[in-house]
Amino acid sequence: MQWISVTVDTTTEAVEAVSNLLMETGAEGVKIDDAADFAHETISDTGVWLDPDSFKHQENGAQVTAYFSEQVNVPELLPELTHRVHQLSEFGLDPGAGTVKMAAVDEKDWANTWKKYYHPVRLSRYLTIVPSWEDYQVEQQNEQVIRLDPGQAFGTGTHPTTQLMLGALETLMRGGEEVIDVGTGSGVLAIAAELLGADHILATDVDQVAVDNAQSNLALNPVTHIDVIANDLLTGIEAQADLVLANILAEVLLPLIPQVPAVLKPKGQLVLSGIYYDKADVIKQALIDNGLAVTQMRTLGDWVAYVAQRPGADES
Ligand SMILES: C[S@@+](CC[C@H](N)C(=O)[O-])C[C@H]1O[C@@H](n2cnc3c(N)ncnc32)[C@H](O)[C@@H]1O
Repeated sequence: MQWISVTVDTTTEAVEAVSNLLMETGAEGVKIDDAADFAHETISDTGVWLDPDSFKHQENGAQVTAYFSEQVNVPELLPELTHRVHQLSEFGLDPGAGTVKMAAVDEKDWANTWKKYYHPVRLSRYLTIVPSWEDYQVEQQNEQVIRLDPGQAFGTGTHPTTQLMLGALETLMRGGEEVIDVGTGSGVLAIAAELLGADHILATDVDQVAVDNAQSNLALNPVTHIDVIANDLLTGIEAQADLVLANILAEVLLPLIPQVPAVLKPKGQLVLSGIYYDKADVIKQALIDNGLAVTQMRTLGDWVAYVAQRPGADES
């Protein structure tokens, strides 16, 4: 079978939006090459610190490459895709050059592309992401392995916005929590939450492809306390949670924030990521305006994450 790749030249801030656009138009997976990920010393997929000057990488801006099966009429999609990439400027995102190029790829090459880029990554003190096809032996006591099959929904687990979420989760979780994971993508955060001791996780995504991908990824892991449903943000959700997680673009977090206090228990915490640094103040203000106290601000490269807490029952 032949695959078709579509490569968009864009900017760091638009990477996630462009990836979502490509997935929405039917891509089976996206690969991101982002110069910002190499602005400083970086960690290799085998966990070694690397000097970016010592290897070939994206030097400027970012490139998102999406893979479509031959059943999709990609040439017909290109004009609309190009238009939607340029339209991102209306949402305050700089699409950069926004050029869209198409090429044919063999299935063998496509599979190898994934295999070339995804190897086990020790992302945090306790969490290691392992692609479904790799054998992996834990290196440390207490190391938890998350097995993922990347290539469908967003969430190889290695994106800086996901790393920020996982790092925050490790500081917040004590065990026994009720968790809601909004925009679960590959299901990586829900799986991490169960491995770190959550009692139950409700994982949602507006995109059925992500819901299906998350469900397949759950089957790769020793998890039994996660329910995945298709849902728009927290609309209609009546659960009461100790933790709400959301790693989505700031534009989507803004309508989410006012929905959060109703599903958070007193002293419950909200963890938000996916915030490009120039949107951080707007998100912080929205948290405060909705009665949430900001308790942590975490950064990685140009990305920001916040932890915010609902006041206790006697404090509101
Ligand atoms: C950046 S990905 C995050 C995936 C994963 N949680 C992670 O941290 O790696 C954002 C996800 O949010 C989903 N999403 C976007 N808008 C949404 C909405 N209105 N309601 C629920 N999910 C949404 C997207 O489909 C996508 O899977």
